[in-house]
Amino acid sequence: MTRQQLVEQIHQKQSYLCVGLDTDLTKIPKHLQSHPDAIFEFNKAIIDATLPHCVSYKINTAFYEAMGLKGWEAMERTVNYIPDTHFKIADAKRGDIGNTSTQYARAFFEAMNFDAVTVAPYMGEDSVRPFLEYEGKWAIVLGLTSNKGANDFELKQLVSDNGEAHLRAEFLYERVLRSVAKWGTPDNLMFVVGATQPEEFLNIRSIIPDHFLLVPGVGAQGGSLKDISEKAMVTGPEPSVNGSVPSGRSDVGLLVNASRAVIYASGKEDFATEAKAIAEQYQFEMKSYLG
Ligand SMILES: O=c1ccn([C@@H]2O[C@H](COP(=O)(O)O)[C@@H](O)[C@H]2O)c(=O)[nH]1
Repeated sequence: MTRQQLVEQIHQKQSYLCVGLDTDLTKIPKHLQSHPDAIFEFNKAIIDATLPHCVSYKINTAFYEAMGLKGWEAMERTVNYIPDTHFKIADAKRGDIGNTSTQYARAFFEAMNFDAVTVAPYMGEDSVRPFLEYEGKWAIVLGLTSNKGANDFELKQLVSDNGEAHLRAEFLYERVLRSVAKWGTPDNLMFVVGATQPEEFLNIRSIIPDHFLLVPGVGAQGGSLKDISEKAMVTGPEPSVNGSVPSGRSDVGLLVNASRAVIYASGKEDFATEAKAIAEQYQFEMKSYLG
């Protein structure tokens, strides 16, 4: 899916919600657990219910890989079930030496029909580049993650490099954003930014004004949809003033993910109806930020 197509979908749906399919057999409703194809049946019901309220689905591959071949099959069936109107993300956090990354890219973009893969940037340019070589496909590189461990490396300050003048020593995550942004374009590269890091949103937008951000961390992790929307939405040609977003059409530049808050909204037979209700609430709030 191209950036233009994604932006169109966001404006059409008045939503930048990404529903996370972190499907865990032990957490799905009891009446489905004994079904021979439980994971796919659950996902199918969630997708059918939430389609009008979101523009994207994120499959965290860990939940499927943990189940072996059966899980891998459920993932493949799920991604094939999601219509092409919706942006399909493999949250796999891959990245390895170049020739290995090439195989990861083939797995998600050729063997399976994902639009994007999350990529860990730690191994550098050759580990990311293979994901950028497909027309209409995206690498979503970890920038500033939502977890506590972001403090261990991402929010550590680097000793200043000669030649690069910054007001203070850069955080490691800032260096990642500045460097990785040069390897691709806002048409094939996004960054993961946790909704739990609100004090960094304005700074992140000043470093990467145009790139889409995939924002996990609302819902179960407590991040604020309002904060990320007001501080990090791409406002198009009009500049934002004091971090507020002018109304009118823009590129938006945000995909906000909620997984557990949506898919486990109810643990009973009404799970799909309840998931729909939560997705609709997010969409309703997003409409207000889109103006
Ligand atoms: O920084 C990150 C990067 C990825 N994730 C993933 O997003 C979802 C969040 O799930 P919730 O249930 O909405 O908390 C999950 O797949 C994580 O692995 C993240 O949370 N933070």
